[in-house]
Amino acid sequence: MESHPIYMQPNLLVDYLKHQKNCYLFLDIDGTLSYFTLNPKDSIVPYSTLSILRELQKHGIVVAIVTGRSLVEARSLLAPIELPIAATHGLEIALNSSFSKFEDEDLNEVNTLFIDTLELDKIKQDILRSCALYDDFFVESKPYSVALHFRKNPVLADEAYRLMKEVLKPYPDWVLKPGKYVWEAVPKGVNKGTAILYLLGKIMNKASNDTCAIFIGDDITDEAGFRAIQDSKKIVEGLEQPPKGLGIKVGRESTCAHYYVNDIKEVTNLLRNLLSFCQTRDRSLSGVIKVNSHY
Ligand SMILES: O=P(O)(O)OC[C@H]1O[C@H](O[C@H]2O[C@H](CO)[C@@H](O)[C@H](O)[C@H]2O)[C@H](O)[C@@H](O)[C@@H]1O
Repeated sequence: MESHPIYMQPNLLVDYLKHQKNCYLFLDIDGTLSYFTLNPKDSIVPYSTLSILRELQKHGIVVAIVTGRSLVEARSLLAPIELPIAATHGLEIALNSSFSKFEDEDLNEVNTLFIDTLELDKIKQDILRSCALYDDFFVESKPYSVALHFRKNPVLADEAYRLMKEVLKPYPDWVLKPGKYVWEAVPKGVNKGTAILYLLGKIMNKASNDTCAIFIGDDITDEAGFRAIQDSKKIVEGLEQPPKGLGIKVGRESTCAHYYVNDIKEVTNLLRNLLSFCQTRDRSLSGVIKVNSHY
């Protein structure tokens, strides 16, 4: 992992985007858009952040979410705005209606290839049973995965790991994903890198060059996303000029992202700055159109 990413000042991002026609912005939720809480059910994405995302969409920036949250939870955290979402680390994909080619197209996909629901139920039961004596653990049961949280008492990190490893022993098709004060059991083969490339393939305007794809995330699971987006060879096949990809890590932990910002506040600043840039650009463009229409 590279440990010398460059600090992404808001102006740096804007300077960079001045030269790109299309911008695809992929965002993680927890630790990137929303502040951490003890109980995942208490998390919110501030309304001010949602408004910025909505305005960015109006100015032609394609915004998509790539999260470990389930689709249902991600949607409720983002309501009332509708965005394309890769949820449960990419197991659940939902495009919003603006990307549908047909009126009756099913826009939700669950990659059922990866999921054995009987096994998942057993794993959930085993984890609950193993945790019964610990007050400080919190088990988050999701539709296609299960997470063991220890934020309430970080000293339990090793115990949480040991317990989850033990539970997963009889299930070779399941792996443990580390996160911030959490261990999560997910089906093998699911990661945010694959999810981003899949979403990009669906939502990208392939007829256009000068495209930039950005992914902002804070956690270990986001590293696969940074690797995918920064590897222009992997990114969407069949294009003359592959899009340029920027990975932006939130926080100072070791990362393979080429850029970083310090915290969630700086993510919001980055987004706000990007919006001001789009507003100024579109105002000056509409001025040019008005002037031209006089002739
Ligand atoms: O990919 P993300 O959008 O970052 O989601 C990753 C996990 O986020 C949630 O857990 C994290 O946030 C919780 C609420 O603030 C916090 O209590 C926990 O310590 C964090 O790890 C969510 O609960 C998980 O399901 C997601 O996988």
